[in-house]
Amino acid sequence: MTDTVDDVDLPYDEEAASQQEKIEALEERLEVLEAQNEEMRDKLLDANAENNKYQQKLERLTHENKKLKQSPLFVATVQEINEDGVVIKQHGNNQEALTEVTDEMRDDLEPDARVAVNNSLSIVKKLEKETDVRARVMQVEHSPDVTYEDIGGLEEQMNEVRETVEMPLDRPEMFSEVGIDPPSGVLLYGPPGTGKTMLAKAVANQTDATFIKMAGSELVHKFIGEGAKLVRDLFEVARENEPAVLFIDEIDAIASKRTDSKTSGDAEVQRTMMQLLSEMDGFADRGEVRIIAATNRFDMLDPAILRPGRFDRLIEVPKPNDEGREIIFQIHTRNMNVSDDVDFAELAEMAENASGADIKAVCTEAGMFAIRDDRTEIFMQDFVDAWEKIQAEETDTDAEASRAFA
Ligand SMILES: Nc1ncnc2c1ncn2[C@@H]1O[C@H](COP(=O)(O)OP(=O)(O)OP(=O)(O)O)[C@@H](O)[C@H]1O
Repeated sequence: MTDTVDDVDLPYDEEAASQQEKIEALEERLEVLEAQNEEMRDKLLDANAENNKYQQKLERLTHENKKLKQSPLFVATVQEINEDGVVIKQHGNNQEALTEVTDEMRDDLEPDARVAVNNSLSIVKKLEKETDVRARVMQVEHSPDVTYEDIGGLEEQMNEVRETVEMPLDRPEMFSEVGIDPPSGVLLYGPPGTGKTMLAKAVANQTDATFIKMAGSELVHKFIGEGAKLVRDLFEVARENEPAVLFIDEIDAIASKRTDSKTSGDAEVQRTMMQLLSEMDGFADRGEVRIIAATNRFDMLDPAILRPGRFDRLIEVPKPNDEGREIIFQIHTRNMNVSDDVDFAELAEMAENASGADIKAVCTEAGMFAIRDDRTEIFMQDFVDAWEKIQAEETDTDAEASRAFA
């Protein structure tokens, strides 16, 4: 706190000092204070100059940091940390390099750590452990709990999936005796929420196979060199868990039509796709691993993945028709306390254009209406209200999306 004039102790004895002595004492004090003031001003100027220097440095580092983060990064593994720096080995080309790091970064690194490096091979950041990445990208379920009875309105699709995926797993000898190769990959395509994942899970359940799911979008937009390696890992995990159903969701993220641009992001997507194709091609003796892929964007797919021996069984999974919607309503209300006044055929008619996922949401919301009303029985009106609410929410979301793209 700054001293106020009242706090200042006077440099003379108020009672004893003469007027002259008081003036002299005050002049002396003034001189000292002026000298101190001068000194402080110098220090302040120095501090300001120093501050400016730090501000500039901060700006430079922030800029540098931003630049480092923006340019595409490569993945490498730390081999050795020594006095000269850190020896890293790049993924993909296996080239070794010695790179310098800051003291803070050095403390954080250990041999075998995965790091992201920039074009000049400077370490930009330390990455998660490989096992963590695998866990995030791959979902492994040893016994998925979806059965064919849980899927409504996809009779034809179900039969086709069973024939192409289940038969080769259950009765491989049939194919060898007849002398034909079982179909390799199955591609399910159709709008979101129509039961593609469910079909893959149900077939894994039926054949006691491990269900391994990976989303194409998780593989790209990450770090250069990672996508292809993860695809390799994925097939390895599948082989280790035979019999297995390998489900690649959103395959369009790694297998869309080639674009002309040559950005490193595109190159990375290409590399990931090439790895997928080579895994599939080199998988002639696929053993007990079946591959199912899914997409909402069939029109975007690169024809290369549809060639014979790859995803050569194409199964469309459309939105359910009237009858399908009625069955799906019945499936999702199986365990609900539904009143006799609920008319499923009428519900199916009402929910025109709904996907299976929409119907599931309507059933849950109808249950919520009953709970809010302190009831345990769900009436027809609850379903009607739920459908209206969900439609209104969808309209809101659509409006928001179009605003975002406007
Ligand atoms: N045909 C269906 N029968 C019963 N329930 C369904 C059906 N389709 C979707 N559902 C419900 O919607 C949920 C989501 O479906 P699922 O994940 O299989 O859709 P998807 O087609 O794989 O969607 P996405 O393309 O968005 O990945 C399911 O868990 C289920 O509750």
